[in-house]
Amino acid sequence: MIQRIAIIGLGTMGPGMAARLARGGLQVVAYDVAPGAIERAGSMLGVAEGVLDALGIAVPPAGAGTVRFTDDIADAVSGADLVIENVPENISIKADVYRTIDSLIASDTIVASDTSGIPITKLQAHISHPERMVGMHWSNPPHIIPMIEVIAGEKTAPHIVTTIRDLIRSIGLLPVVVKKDVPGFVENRVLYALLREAVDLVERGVIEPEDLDTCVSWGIGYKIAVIGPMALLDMAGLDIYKSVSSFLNADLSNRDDVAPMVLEKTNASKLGIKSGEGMFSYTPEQTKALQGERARKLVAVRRILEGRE
Ligand SMILES: NC(=O)C1=CN([C@@H]2O[C@H](COP(=O)(O)OP(=O)(O)OC[C@H]3O[C@@H](n4cnc5c(N)ncnc54)[C@H](O)[C@@H]3O)[C@@H](O)[C@H]2O)C=CC1
Ligand SMILES: Cc1ncc(C(=O)O)c(C(=O)O)c1O
Repeated sequence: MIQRIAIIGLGTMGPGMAARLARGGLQVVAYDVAPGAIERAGSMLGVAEGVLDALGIAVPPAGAGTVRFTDDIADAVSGADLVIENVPENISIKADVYRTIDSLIASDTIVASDTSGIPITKLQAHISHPERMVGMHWSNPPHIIPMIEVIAGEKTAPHIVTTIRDLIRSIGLLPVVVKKDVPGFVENRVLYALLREAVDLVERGVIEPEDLDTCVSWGIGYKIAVIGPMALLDMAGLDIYKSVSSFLNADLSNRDDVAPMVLEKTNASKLGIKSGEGMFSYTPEQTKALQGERARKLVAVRRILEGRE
C-alpha cells in the first residue's frame, strides 16, 4: 500500500501535485535541487490548498495528508513507497536523478515519471529493477485537472500499473491506462496535433493569436469538455468527417520540426508566463490576477461537469 510519496522537482508541476496527494491523505516529502524552487513551492502550496477547498475536496483526518519540504534528496526518498520524478523534460537530467536515487531506495520502491511524453521504455533503461518504473502523467495545473495517464514501458510489471491506477482512483482522481508506450502518450499527441496547427495558422497570418484562442476556446474547447472527440464524430456524422477529412487532412500542417516562431521566442528567452512574455505579455500583477481567474473558472467548470452544481 502506498502511504509515503517523494516528489523530486518542484517547478510548475510539483507543488500542485504535492498539495493534491496530501489532500488524498498521503504523506508527501518534496525535494528540489534549487533552494529558490523549494521556497516558491512553499508559497504555491497554500494557493493550491485554497483551490482544493473551492473544489470541495475533503480535508483528510488530522495527522493524515502532510507535505514536508527538504533540500536533501536522501531524506526525500528515504522510506518512500513511491517516488514521482518531476524534473525537466530531458532524458539526461531524468537519468541523473534515477542514478542518484537508485542506491537510496528499496528495490521494490515504485518510481514514476511525470514525463510529458518520453517513452517509459527509454527512461527505465537508466534504473535498476526497471519493472518498478511507470509513467504517471499529470496535466497542468495538477491540483485541478483530475485525469492522469498511466503508462507501462516494455519492462514495467503489470501489477505496478494496477497499483498506480488504484492509488489515483483511491484519492478521487481519474486514471486512464494507455495501452502502448508511444511518444507523447495520448493526451499530448492530441494536444500537440492541435498546437502544431494553431501555431502554423498564427505564423502564416491566417489569424491573430487572440482570435485563435477565442475560436478554439469557445468553438472546440467548450464543446469538447462535454463531448469527447469520439462522441463528437458521432454527433457530427461520420459521413461529414469523411467528406471534410478527404480534402482537409492533406492541407493541415505536417511540419516535423519546431516552428520558427517558437524558436525565435525561445531563443530570446520569451518562454511565456514564467519569463513575463511568450505569445502574450504579462506583468507580475496580471499573472497573479490571471492565475486566480483561471483557477476560479476551472473550478466552476469542473463542478458543473461533475454534476455538483
Ligand atoms: N509544465 C507542464 O505543463 C507539464 C509538465 N510535465 C512534465 O513534468 C516534468 C516537470 O515539468 P515542469 O514542472 O513544467 O518543469 P519545471 O522546469 O517548471 O521544473 C522542474 C524543476 O526540477 C528541478 N530540478 C532540475 N534538476 C533537478 C534534479 N536533479 N533534482 C531535483 N530537482 C531538479 C528544477 O530546479 C525545477 O524546479 C517534465 O517532465 C514535464 O515535461 C507534465 C505535465 C504538464
Ligand atoms: C503545452 C503543454 N505541454 C505539455 C503538457 C503536458 O501535459 O505534459 C501540457 C499540459 O497542459 O499539461 C501543456 O499545456
